[in-house]
Amino acid sequence: MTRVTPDPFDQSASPDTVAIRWLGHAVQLLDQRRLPQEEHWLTIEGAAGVSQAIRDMAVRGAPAIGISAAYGVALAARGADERDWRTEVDVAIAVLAESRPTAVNLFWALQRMESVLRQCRSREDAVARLAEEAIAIHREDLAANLAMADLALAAMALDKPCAVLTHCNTGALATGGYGTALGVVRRLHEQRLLKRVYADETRPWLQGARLTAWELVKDGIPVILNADGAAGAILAQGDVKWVIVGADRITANGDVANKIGTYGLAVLARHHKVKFMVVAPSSTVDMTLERGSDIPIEERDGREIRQVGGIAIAPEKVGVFNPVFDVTPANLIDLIVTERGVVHNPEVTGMHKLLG
Ligand SMILES: CSC[C@H]1O[C@H](OP(=O)(O)O)[C@H](O)[C@@H]1O
Repeated sequence: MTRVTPDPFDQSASPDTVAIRWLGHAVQLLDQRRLPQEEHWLTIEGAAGVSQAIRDMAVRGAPAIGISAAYGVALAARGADERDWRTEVDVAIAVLAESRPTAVNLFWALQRMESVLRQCRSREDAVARLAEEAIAIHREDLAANLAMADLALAAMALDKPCAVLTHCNTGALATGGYGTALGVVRRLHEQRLLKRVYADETRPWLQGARLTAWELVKDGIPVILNADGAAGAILAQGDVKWVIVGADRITANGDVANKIGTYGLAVLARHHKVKFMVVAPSSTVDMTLERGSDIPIEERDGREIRQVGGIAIAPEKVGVFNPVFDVTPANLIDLIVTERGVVHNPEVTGMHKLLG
C-alpha cells in the first residue's frame, strides 16, 4: 500500500492525529491530560510555558517532549530582548533541560538547538534559524517513524495476521506523528497483518487507556484494552506473537528505559516465548551512557498513585513509590528498531554496530 507522508503542518492534508502545531509566534499542544474527554489545545508563547507543559505532562512521550522543547527555544529567541538575546535563549535552554530527566530526546533536541544558536549573529537571525531547526526536528521525527514501521515489518517477516501487545502510548500523541511502537501497529493494520492489539492501561497515568485506546479507536484499528495485571494471562493464551514498546532512553549496551511496567512485560514475554521489540528513533539512543543503571529515572508525585482523576483511591497518608520508568536489560530484548536500522539480539552488539 502506498502511503503519502502526512505533513504535520498542513492539517487539511493529513487525517492523522497531530499533537503539536507550530504557529510561528506560538506552539500549540493538544493537552494530553484532558484526553479522551476533551480535545483542548494549549497555545504557548514562551519557553517557560513549554517547560511547564512538559513537567505537567500536557505534552508527553519522548520524541514529543524533544520537539516541544525545540519550539520552546525558538519561542525564547522571539521573545528575547535585542541586547541580551543570547543570554536569554541560553537561560531558556537551561530551564527546558530541567523539565523531565529520563527521556534523552529532550537533551538531544536542546543540544541541536544550542549548536544552531552558536552560529547565529543577531536576534533576527536566531528567530529565523531556531524556528527552522525546530521544524526540521519535528519533520525528521515523523519521517523516522514511517521508516521504522517499514523496517519493523520487514524484520517481523509475517506470513499471516498476528496479535500484538503494547504498553503506554507511543502513537502520534507521543511523537512528531504516526508513532514509534504504535506506528508499527498502524503499519501492520494498513498491511492487513494485524489481528488485534492489546493495550495495557498503563497505571498510574493511564496512557494506554486514555491515549492509545483513543488514537486506535479513532483510526478504526482493532484494540482491546486490558489491565496491566492481565498481560501475563494474555501472553499465556498464545495469541500474541510480539510485544512492541517504545523507549525513553537506550544506552550503548542496548538496555532500554521505558514506561514503568515494561521490564515486567519483557520477563513475561521471555517466559512465554513471545518476541519483544523496542521501536525508537536514534534520538532516543544515548551512546554516552554505557548501561541502563546509569539512566536517571524520574519519580513523580505520590498523588498519581493515590488518586485516579483527582479521586482518592488510597489513604491520603500512605507512603508511595512512584518511579515512572524502569529499565529492561538488553538480554530480554529480541529487536531494537531505529530509523537507521535494526539491531537483533542487542545483548550481543549493543547499539555500537548501528550508531557507534
Ligand atoms: C514514543 S515514546 C513514548 C514513551 O513516553 C512514555 O513516557 P511518558 O508518557 O511518561 O512521557 C513512555 O515511556 C513511552 O514509551
